[in-house]
Amino acid sequence: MMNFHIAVIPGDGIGPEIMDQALLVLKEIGSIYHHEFRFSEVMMGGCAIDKKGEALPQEDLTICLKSDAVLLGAVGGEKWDHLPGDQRPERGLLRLRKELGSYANIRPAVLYKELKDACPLKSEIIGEGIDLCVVRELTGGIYFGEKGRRRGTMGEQAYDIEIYSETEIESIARTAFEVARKRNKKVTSIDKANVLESSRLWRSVMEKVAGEYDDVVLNHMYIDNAAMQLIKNPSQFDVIVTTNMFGDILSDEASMITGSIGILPSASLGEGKIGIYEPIHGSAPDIAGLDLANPIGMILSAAMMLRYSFDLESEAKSIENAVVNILGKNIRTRDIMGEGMHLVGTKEMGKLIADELR
Ligand SMILES: NC(=O)C1=CN([C@@H]2O[C@H](COP(=O)(O)OP(=O)(O)OC[C@H]3O[C@@H](n4cnc5c(N)ncnc54)[C@H](O)[C@@H]3O)[C@@H](O)[C@H]2O)C=CC1
Ligand SMILES: CC(C)CC(=O)C(=O)O
Ligand SMILES: [Mg+2]
Repeated sequence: MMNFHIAVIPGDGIGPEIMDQALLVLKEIGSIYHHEFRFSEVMMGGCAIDKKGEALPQEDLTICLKSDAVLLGAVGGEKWDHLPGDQRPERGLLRLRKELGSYANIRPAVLYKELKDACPLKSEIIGEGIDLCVVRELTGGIYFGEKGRRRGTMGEQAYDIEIYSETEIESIARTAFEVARKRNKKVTSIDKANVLESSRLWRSVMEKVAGEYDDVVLNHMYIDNAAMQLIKNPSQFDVIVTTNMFGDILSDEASMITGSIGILPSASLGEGKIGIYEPIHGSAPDIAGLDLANPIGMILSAAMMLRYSFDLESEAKSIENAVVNILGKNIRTRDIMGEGMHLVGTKEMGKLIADELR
């Protein structure tokens, strides 16, 4: 029997609802495959601010640092939007990523044939289907650069600095090329090198690292064009590698062409073995507590955890198959609902996927 210690961060909004479903699925996997998953609940986000006065209390961070992997719902909400930037729930999340050194955020975006009707693109654009992977730099760039406010001659000024160093770009480039090697061997690096100095460094480092990967093709694209190409011809992409902010934005766009933001998972990996696994969406306050959230992104994130942190490929695959089977049975949450489909809530979707594992 194998034993794994998982730090569980439900967070805010729909976070706890979708996390319950991922835990249900993991418990089922544990019982089928005889693994022991030990869960330690960690407080992070708005709930931690309310209860303990800060977004990521030290004791909670320590649990994550001592775990084998971190499973995360989502944080944030209007209640905490008035707080200064460095005290907001989202700052807890950024700190967690930094402390764990999780610089590579891997966000696969696959349009399942079962969800073709949920994709807003015309079928001639979808073609053979959409299967791409966004590799987003996660612990650098504008989200982590110097920021501040000052008085200027035109009133108050605010600034956020986009800053990347060669070694940071090298690391994310290697991740992208390694991911591409296991896929269709094509990397599109997305930047704004026609304007930004940081992008020009990004581009030149991408070129340099590409020299180590003769079997992978590298091309470059500007972010504005990429946002358009993703809608015009998504199947041209295999692996997209880009900065923290561009990757944040493009992956939400990519999610919609696969049906819904509610179904995309992610893995955030670094040099260490502790990965963070979370859906790409946020805390969705507009639907929190209503049993409307799609738990699939969270459940598939748990599958990625089994694959990347625990080397449990069959177990990961069996979760992914269960999700596809349930979609194949026309079962849908509201975000992916279509004509003739059977509508279920968050809990029912989780339970059906867990039952499907047997
Ligand atoms: N990783 C994290 O913890 C993230 C946190 N946030 C935070 O979440 C809060 C809300 O941000 P938004 O911009 O509204 O983004 P969001 O991703 O939470 O929601 C955007 C839209 O997608 C829908 N949606 C999201 N997840 C869904 C799911 N699983 N099933 C069905 N529909 C879903 C929402 O209902 C909403 O209409 C903010 O406080 C933001 O800072 C945002 C993104 C990531
Ligand atoms: C706090 C944000 C950077 C979270 C987010 O939007 C994301 O990671 O996708
Ligand atoms: Mg985002």
